[in-house]
Amino acid sequence: MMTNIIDGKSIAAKLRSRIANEVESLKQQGIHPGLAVILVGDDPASQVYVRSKGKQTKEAGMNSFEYRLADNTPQEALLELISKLNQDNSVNGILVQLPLPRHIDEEAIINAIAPQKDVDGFHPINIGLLSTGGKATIPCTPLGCLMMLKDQLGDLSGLKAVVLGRSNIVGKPMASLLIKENCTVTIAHSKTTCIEDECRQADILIAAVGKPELVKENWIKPGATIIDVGINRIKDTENNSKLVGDVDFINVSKKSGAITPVPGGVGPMTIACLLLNTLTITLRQNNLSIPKWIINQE
Ligand SMILES: NC(=O)C1=CN([C@@H]2O[C@H](COP(=O)(O)OP(=O)(O)OC[C@H]3O[C@@H](n4cnc5c(N)ncnc54)[C@H](OP(=O)(O)O)[C@@H]3O)[C@@H](O)[C@H]2O)C=CC1
Ligand SMILES: Nc1nc(=O)c2c([nH]1)NC[C@@H]1CN(c3ccc(C(=O)N[C@@H](CCC(=O)O)C(=O)O)cc3)C=[N+]21
Ligand SMILES: [Mg+2]
Repeated sequence: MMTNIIDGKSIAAKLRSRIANEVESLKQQGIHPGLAVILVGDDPASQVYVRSKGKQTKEAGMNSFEYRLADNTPQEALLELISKLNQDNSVNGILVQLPLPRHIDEEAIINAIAPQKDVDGFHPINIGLLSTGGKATIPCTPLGCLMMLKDQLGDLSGLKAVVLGRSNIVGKPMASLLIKENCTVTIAHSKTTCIEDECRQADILIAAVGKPELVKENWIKPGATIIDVGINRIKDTENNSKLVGDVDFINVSKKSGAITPVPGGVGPMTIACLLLNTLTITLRQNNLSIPKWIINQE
């Protein structure tokens, strides 16, 4: 079987250019969307993401405000910064890069962000709204995955979806979105027994576990659509560092109908959806209507 490789990089580029057009016309109305990104500490991977977010934010015509705080920043100081940004009218979206240093309570930080400015969709208000089908801000990674699925498959109604992983930032919101799309959804995790048998039922398989190349060829239903969220840095046979997903891409792609690569799949879509969410919340904050092409914001 010839698999289709879902080109997240190019879908993300098209999405960013649509966003940039929308931002351009907003600016003509005197509205300049602004995204604040806070990075605490000096984790190298986080620095890469934050740099790339800032660059793409500016390329879309939005204001990018970056705050880089020392690793030993007290929780109180971070809460004060968030409170200042909550009140700052030039800031439409606030993102605190995760993970945070161990001395900081992630939940307390997420809860402190004004729900209307929570561009990640991690605040309990937005998670609740997503579950009840309200006007939620949808977490960027699951939203990007859904866009690629719809691009590939069109209507998802009645399809069987298996989500590997149950984190608050990927697995759980992904499952909520797929339920909304009328899929029959199974969530599997580290305590799931016979996980391969569950996966073999899936028309759609989302892997978000953080285990390099866990998903093997014999876990796959022939023709299934595979979305690989995993970002794992490993050493290859020559001891060079390389990036792999949670799916054994070379072998699984022999059997799948369509599959996202790592890199170049979910990652670029996540950042594009961050810009999309910044646009959407800016429109909402200004009581403007959301264009039809922005999915799941009815
Ligand atoms: N491309 C992108 O934009 C993004 C990529 N990521 C990547 O996605 C991956 C997942 O991220 P995240 O959700 O934050 O991770 P977490 O570590 O928060 O969650 C991992 C989930 O996978 C489950 N799990 C772990 N091992 C197994 C196993 N052997 N079999 C089945 N399930 C297992 C865990 O189960 P349990 O709950 O039982 O512990 C948990 O639910 C990571 O590689 C991360 O880097 C994350 C965000 C964005
Ligand atoms: N508050 C918060 N929001 C997030 O959305 C968030 C976060 N914290 N913490 C970390 C995770 C991870 N994440 C990624 C974004 C882009 C790529 C990405 O662009 N990846 C490139 C490769 C980049 C590389 O080479 O390392 C790709 O897959 O092609 C990956 C991962 C967002 N996250
Ligand atoms: Mg933590």
